[in-house]
Amino acid sequence: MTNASLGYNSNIQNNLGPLFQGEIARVVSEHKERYIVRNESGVYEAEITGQLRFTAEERSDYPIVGDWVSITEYDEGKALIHQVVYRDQVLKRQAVGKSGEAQYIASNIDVAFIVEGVNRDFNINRLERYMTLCYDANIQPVFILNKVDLVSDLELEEIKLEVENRLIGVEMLCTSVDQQIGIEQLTALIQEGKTYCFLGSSGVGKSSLINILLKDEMMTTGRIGERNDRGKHTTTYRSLFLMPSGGILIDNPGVREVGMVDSQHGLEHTFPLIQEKASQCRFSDCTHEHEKGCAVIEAVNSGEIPEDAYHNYMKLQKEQEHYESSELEKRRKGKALARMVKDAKRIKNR
Ligand SMILES: Nc1nc2c(ncn2[C@@H]2O[C@H](COP(=O)(O)OP(=O)(O)OP(=O)(O)O)[C@@H](O)[C@H]2O)c(=O)[nH]1
Ligand SMILES: [Zn+2]
Repeated sequence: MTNASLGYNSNIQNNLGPLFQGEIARVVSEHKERYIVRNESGVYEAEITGQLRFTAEERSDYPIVGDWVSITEYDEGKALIHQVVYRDQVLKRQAVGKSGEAQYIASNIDVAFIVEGVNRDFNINRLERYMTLCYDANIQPVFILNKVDLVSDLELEEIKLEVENRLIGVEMLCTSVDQQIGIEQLTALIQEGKTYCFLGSSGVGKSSLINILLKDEMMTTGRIGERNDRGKHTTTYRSLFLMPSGGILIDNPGVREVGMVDSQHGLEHTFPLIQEKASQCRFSDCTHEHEKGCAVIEAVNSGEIPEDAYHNYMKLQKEQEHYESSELEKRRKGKALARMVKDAKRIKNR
């Protein structure tokens, strides 16, 4: 195994700079500040140094799955993480039940496979939601419609048409783990040295797909699972796996809710037509809800923009704005608190 097969490339090397010495490794799994990191020399159980913990101010200062970190081995198979040395774009979402707080899903990802099960609960709004988060992190989305063995050909055609009509320009694959449909096509998409993540609700088949791609090699050892209260095996840890033929896969815990973060850029990419129309509205601060001369509403009325897409856009947009304002509020409070602590210290030291 080489670092290149873990995704290391000249871009990362340039980023480290010529003066960088020491060992680096990639974070392959994380659970409650316990990490597994991996490089060409091996796999290590790792923890962060006291220094890193001391200087870390927020969640984003800690390593996340996909990061490149600098390490030292202090014992057989044990390492200390000194710092995050390379993190490009991060895939994040709003933490469930905590407005204004982003949860970091993974970093340094090239392509996201957004998985939906076609049997029940198929939801195009959710695809758009994931798509927005991906575009926001400069990650290329690919849709996987899984469990096609559970619907008729006609039903599948209808779903495909619905997706194609609304979500333009995204590659789409139909798969069945049970009947081995589409697996070759999926394998063919995966390139050596590139990092892929699997997104989608619990139970859509992400782990099953990863398993089959890895040819059932690693999931049982590499994956640390837990039984939930219904006794069903679900993924609770984020972990990174290597394909036998190259390519790096990141599994993700099933997520019921994927809240928007500061995703304006992603929204613009996911809804290009709405974006285009919005620039033609009479008022530059148009809310596209009721204004006269709103080009978006006009396009919805004429059928140019699908009504469902419009409603979903408005919903995601509002969520995004809410996130931004609550994040701002949090920062303000955080700053005020820091100032108070400083002042208190100053008074004490007089
Ligand atoms: N019929 C059918 N069942 C499938 C297919 N793919 C997965 N399943 C089943 O769906 C269930 C859930 O699959 P998982 O792979 O655990 O789903 P997941 O998305 O990883 O779920 P979480 O780990 O909770 O996020 C399992 O019982 C699988 O056997 C498929 O293509 N067809
Ligand atoms: Zn408007």
